[in-house]
Amino acid sequence: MSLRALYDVPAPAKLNLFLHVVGRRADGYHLLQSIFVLLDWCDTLHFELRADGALARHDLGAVLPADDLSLRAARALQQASGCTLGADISVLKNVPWGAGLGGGSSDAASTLLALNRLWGLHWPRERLQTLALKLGADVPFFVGGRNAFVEGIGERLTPIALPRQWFALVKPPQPVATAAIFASPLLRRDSDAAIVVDFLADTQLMQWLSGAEAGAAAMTTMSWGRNDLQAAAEDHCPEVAQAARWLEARFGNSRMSGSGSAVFARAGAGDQPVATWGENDLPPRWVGRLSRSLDQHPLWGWAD
Ligand SMILES: C[C@@](CO)(OP(=O)(O)O)[C@H](O)COP(=O)(O)OP(=O)(O)OC[C@H]1O[C@@H](n2ccc(N)nc2=O)[C@H](O)[C@@H]1O
Ligand SMILES: Nc1ncnc2c1ncn2[C@@H]1O[C@H](COP(=O)(O)OP(=O)(O)O)[C@@H](O)[C@H]1O
Repeated sequence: MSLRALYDVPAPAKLNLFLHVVGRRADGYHLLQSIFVLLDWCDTLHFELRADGALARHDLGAVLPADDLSLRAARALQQASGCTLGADISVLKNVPWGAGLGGGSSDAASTLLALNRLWGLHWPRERLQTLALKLGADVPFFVGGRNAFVEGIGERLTPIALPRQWFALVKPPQPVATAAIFASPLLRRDSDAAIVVDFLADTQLMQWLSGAEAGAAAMTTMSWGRNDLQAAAEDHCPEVAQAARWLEARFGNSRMSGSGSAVFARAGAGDQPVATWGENDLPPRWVGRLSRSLDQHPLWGWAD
């Protein structure tokens, strides 16, 4: 029996443990090196089959842009596959946007994975990833479904095994537009000045990732690498620096994710985070969350 609907499809957020700008392509896109980690903080999507070929989105909470990334992903897959089926897509948005947490990109990836199944297309993962890159630089990572060392603009993925870890995340109210940060005069674009990682050969990085650098303390420091977009984002949005100071005071470390404005701290690898905050501690309208990393995407296996 063919599928009629898929409910409660998760779209997890990500964060960038570090993000180095290591060069620039001829078309102006910046070449990056980063470690992307999946989080247990997710949007939820529902998909219902439509025989008339139409694609429609329904917002179950926050109102999304009319032509949002889930709808664009659905249209791209429909066109590329020549499929005559359509879908009603409902989105319950939990992950803040303009945050550097990749929520919109993850919605797009989960839409590709869900419609591949609902429409019975059986595209392999690599084919979905090629289409995903046309939707956004972060989308292939979410389709890939594994924590990864990421290069290029987001298309070169080396899966890595990381210990499950806690992260404390705060998102000040002001969103940050990715394009504005990459266009900033404050952005370091000199690849000589950036740290270029020879990923597998860098024992210091491997130790830092595995928490072995200084025993348990390594999980609560941010001693390796940096986010090269952070200075530009702090200039554009002073609340980013305020969020970093807020986390430093509670967790002893902080770093911005992606192009911001969310900032995170490592908060331990045990059953519980090493610290937390009280209900009234967050400044007004800030969103805060203690989140655990995932070993793999909840939809892992859907594209095999
Ligand atoms: C910075 C990162 C790191 O994970 O994430 P976010 O902050 O968005 O989560 C990504 O590289 C963002 O990827 P994504 O959000 O998909 O960006 P896109 O929509 O493809 O690009 C928006 C615009 O940013 C600029 N851009 C983007 C990526 C890149 N490597 N170089 C760029 O110069 C381009 O001007 C592009 O038109
Ligand atoms: N489904 C979606 N969820 C969130 N943002 C979306 C979506 N579709 C389009 N967008 C647009 O994409 C922008 C970036 O969203 P997102 O992928 O969450 O990126 P970031 O990681 O930079 O926060 C948003 O500011 C919003 O205007």
